[in-house]
Amino acid sequence: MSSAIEISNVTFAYEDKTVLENISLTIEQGEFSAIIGPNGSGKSTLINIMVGLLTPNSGSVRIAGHNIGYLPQRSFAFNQAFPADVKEVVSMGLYTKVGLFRRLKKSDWGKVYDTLGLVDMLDYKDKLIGHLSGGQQQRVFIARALVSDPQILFLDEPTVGVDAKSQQALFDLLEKLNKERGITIVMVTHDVWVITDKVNRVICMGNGHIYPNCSLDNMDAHMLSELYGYPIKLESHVHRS
Ligand SMILES: Nc1ncnc2c1ncn2[C@@H]1O[C@H](COP(=O)(O)OP(=O)(O)OP(=O)(O)O)[C@@H](O)[C@H]1O
Repeated sequence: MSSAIEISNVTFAYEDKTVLENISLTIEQGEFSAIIGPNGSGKSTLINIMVGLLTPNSGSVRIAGHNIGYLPQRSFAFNQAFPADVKEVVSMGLYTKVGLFRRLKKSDWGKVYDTLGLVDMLDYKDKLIGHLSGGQQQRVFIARALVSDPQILFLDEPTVGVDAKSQQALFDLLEKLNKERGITIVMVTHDVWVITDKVNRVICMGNGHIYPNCSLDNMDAHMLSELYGYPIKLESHVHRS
């Protein structure tokens, strides 16, 4: 396996507030990893550094492959009256490739429809984006991030505002994209207990540290409480014979 992302000794501060200090992390191609940690621990900051939206104060970031997809946090929290339909929203993911003022070709629309099929939203292609549920909107935004065939997909809290059933379906979709298309996925999430059987790896952030291989099975209530910043009680399963 060769690495998709190599972060070496990265330090980042917002003005005088240091959020990441000397962080190193390697993610292999084909991995599906989840980044977890309490509010304010720097998860979004790290993703923004990985996608190149923020520049570290020191250290280096190397991304293999020239094509990445990014689903920012709360991307569904846009103006619900936004007058675009589903196929137009997905086609926006091609604008960096075709240029903002060029018309999409027939083959580009073919790609838009194929991608909508992949996320199971083709039947909704002519619907206004504001008329869809939170889970359906997230599928459309995932399609927008996927339409340019990225090798790596970054998602920041993709299930916020999505009901439990649709959450599970979204994680199933990501698992399919990872397993069947070989897309490397890096996802920030709070749904710790839902994702453990889906991802190859859990990366924990907290107290200014990064734990690149954080097995939840091995964590006790004390460690989880430290990570989340509030007391966590683990209930043991009662075994009845
Ligand atoms: N633009 C900014 N300017 C100044 N401080 C910021 C800025 N963005 C984030 N911060 C601060 O940096 C720290 C890390 O923020 P970040 O959003 O990366 O954390 P997070 O782990 O993603 O949190 P959450 O789980 O709440 O999304 C927080 O203390 C936050 O207040």
